[in-house]
Amino acid sequence: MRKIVIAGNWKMFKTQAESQEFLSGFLPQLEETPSEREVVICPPFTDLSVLSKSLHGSRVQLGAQNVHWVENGAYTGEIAAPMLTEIGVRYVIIGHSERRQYFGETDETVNLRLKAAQNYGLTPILCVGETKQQRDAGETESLIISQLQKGLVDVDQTNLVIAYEPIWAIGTGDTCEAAEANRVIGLIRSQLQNPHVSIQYGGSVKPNNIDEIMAQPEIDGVLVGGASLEPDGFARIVNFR
Ligand SMILES: O=C(CO)COP(=O)(O)O
Repeated sequence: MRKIVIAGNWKMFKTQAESQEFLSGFLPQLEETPSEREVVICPPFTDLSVLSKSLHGSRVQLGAQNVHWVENGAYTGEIAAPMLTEIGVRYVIIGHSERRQYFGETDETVNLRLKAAQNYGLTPILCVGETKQQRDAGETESLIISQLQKGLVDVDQTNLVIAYEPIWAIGTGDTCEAAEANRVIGLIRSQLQNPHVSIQYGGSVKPNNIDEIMAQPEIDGVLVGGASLEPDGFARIVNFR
């Protein structure tokens, strides 16, 4: 059975006070959400501890936005897996296109981070996706296959979520057509050994397109940026029909 995983990636938004304000609007609206849907919030590191306390006893899981591959050491600005698991973090986004584009993340470091996350019992959300230029050049399939082949070396596919995030659809309002996202996600699935891996779509997911996206047979959830910052909008996404 493939699990439905709806995750909000808050990126570099929300102070602790703002994160608490979000929860007071969001949590009451979760009562309508079918219990089999996994709901995850991935805030900035500074919000994790306070959210961990506020979410105690709720069905919402916590995710981080990055993790380093060693347990501790002289790596200024990085975060280690045991620091995350100690405060109740369960998921971690790895290889987001913003990490790849601005912070030198490569398929090789993605692979190291994936294995480290799994070693500590975290569930990684591996992000893959093509730029507009790569899509226009007909390179979408080969790029994604390459990202998967390099990223997934020796990675356990029984504790893994993948997110297909076409870069041209992130933060642009230019959502990938649902049928096309479904096609690419089918291609991703064909590359995996484990058919039960949940595969999300990400890129301008909004309350007004979530139902169509989640109606696609290959799509098992969404990774939401901007629309996860607003309690009513994210509640509508989580409560898709
Ligand atoms: O990058 C994303 C989620 O990781 C998508 O961001 P938007 O939903 O803002 O397009």
